[in-house]
Amino acid sequence: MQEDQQTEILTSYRNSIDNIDAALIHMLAERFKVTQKVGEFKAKYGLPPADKNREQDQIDRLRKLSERAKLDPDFSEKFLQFIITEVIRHHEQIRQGEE
Ligand SMILES: O=C(O)C(=O)C[C@]1(C(=O)O)C=C[C@@H](O)C=C1
Repeated sequence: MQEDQQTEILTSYRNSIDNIDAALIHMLAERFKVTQKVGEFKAKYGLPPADKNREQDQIDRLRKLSERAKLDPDFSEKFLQFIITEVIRHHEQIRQGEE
């Protein structure tokens, strides 16, 4: 394959990746808007920042979804845990701000 054809194909793949990354960022921003509301709600009513039972349900659900989607369930679990750790940090900050 000619070099300019290779470049064209790689660029088209990268354009798709850029669109997907943009969608991920927008979805994450929306998720954090909702968790901000959850953090304020929990602080207001004295609920603990973390809920391990809820997290386990989320992990179980996403692992099953991942298997069906042919995505590594371990990766999905790590990704979810990464996000939730940040959410809990925000919840704690909100709680401290309200004390
Ligand atoms: O559902 C909640 O209670 C939340 O605070 C949200 C969330 C999440 O980001 O999904 C974060 C922390 C909890 O441990 C569980 C779930």
